[in-house]
Amino acid sequence: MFVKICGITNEDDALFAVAMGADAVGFIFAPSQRQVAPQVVYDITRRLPPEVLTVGVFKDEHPSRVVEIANKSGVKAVQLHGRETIEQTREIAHNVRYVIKAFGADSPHLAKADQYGTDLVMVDSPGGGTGKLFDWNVVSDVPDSVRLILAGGLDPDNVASAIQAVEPWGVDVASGVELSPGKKDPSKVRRFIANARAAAPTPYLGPDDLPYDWADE
Ligand SMILES: O=C(O)c1ccccc1N[C@@H]1O[C@H](COP(=O)(O)O)[C@@H](O)[C@H]1O
Repeated sequence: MFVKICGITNEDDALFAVAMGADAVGFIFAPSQRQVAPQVVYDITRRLPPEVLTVGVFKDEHPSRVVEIANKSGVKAVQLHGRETIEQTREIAHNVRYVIKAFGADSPHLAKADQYGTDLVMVDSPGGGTGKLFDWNVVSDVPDSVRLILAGGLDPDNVASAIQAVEPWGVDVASGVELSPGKKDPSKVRRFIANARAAAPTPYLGPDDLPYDWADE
């Protein structure tokens, strides 16, 4: 099970999540209560171990700007959380090592999520970062061939049942492990990661579990 802790705004929270075993940490560049500046993210990403996947989250940003901010902040992956088209997503994927295409649970495009040319696909509640659950049955529309990350209203108490019900490749959380928007609750972060790992039918193998080994770079 791949576990991403998202909405990180400060170094202490990033280092704690990684120490607790997070495989990825996410930084919100889209308009949000958790929005963080590229320079702040750069100062955090350069202190993290190479095996941690660092992810910048964007929403309907121009492709050239996504690439520019990804380079400036030092993130290894971008997460496209808006209505990016297949063409825009593919353009970004040509210029950034890893791309996660996120879809709202109400998206009419779930069944063609495999056509965006991305390494990973996320299904979240509409909007992103809302802390709201959605009907997990819609995930069955997503082609089986993609690596699926489940998000949307997950927390330490429901992540195990979510994993058992959906059997995703990974899980992602922002508000469910917070004290307040942008500030993580260490106890919730620790419990979320532990509960996700305990529930996982298959282990996440680390960077080898992705098409390329980002830790080699
Ligand atoms: O977290 C945000 O503020 C956010 C803003 C804009 C786009 C995406 C955002 N967050 C992503 O949504 C998931 C789920 O959030 P939550 O756990 O329901 O609060 C989060 O992990 C981010 O990937």
